Amino acid sequence: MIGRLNHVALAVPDLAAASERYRDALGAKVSQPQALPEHGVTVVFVELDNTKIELLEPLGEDSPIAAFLAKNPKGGMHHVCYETSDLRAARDRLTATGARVLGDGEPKIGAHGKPVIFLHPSDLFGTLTELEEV
Ligand SMILES: CC[C@H](C(=O)O)C(=O)SCCNC(=O)CCNC(=O)[C@H](O)C(C)(C)COP(=O)(O)OP(=O)(O)OC[C@H]1O[C@@H](n2cnc3c(N)ncnc32)[C@H](O)[C@@H]1OP(=O)(O)O
Ligand SMILES: [Co+2]
Repeated sequence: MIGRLNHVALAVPDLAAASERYRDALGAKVSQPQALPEHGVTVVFVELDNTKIELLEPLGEDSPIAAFLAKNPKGGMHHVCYETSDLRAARDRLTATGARVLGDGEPKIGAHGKPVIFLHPSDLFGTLTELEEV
């Protein structure tokens, strides 16, 4: 049901500083910042050969990553994102096993212009999990 690892997301307190560190110290290819007000974050993607790192900074007053950063002020690993070919089928299979989809349960359009859902970390071994339809 799940396919490739699409990205690993890191919540960071300062997106410009994190982008600079990945670009200049780690020598990675780093995208321009993309504001996603409907998701309450600004994102930068670090392109790796086999996957991506998504750097996240809070945007707006109700950012879903605000509490996480308050608990982890230096930043930290926030979520993993797996690809799937049929998001609604994956969602239905997961909810049938008791996993909770965050929000209203319906897919939203994510940073890549594709539908995504998030699954509660308590239902997947303490790891917030995003599924993206590809
Ligand atoms: C979609 C655009 C882009 C993309 O890739 O395309 C993105 O990825 S945007 C990413 C930002 N969006 C989201 O994260 C949406 C889903 N997330 C949420 O709805 C919240 O972050 C939520 C509900 C997971 C946590 O919200 P909050 O921290 O405000 O709630 P609680 O403090 O009540 O936390 C409940 C419980 O979960 C633990 N927790 C919270 N965040 C994480 C995390 N990232 N990883 C692991 N565990 C997490 C938190 O510590 C609480 O645990 P407890 O034992 O109950 O204290
Ligand atoms: Co993500």
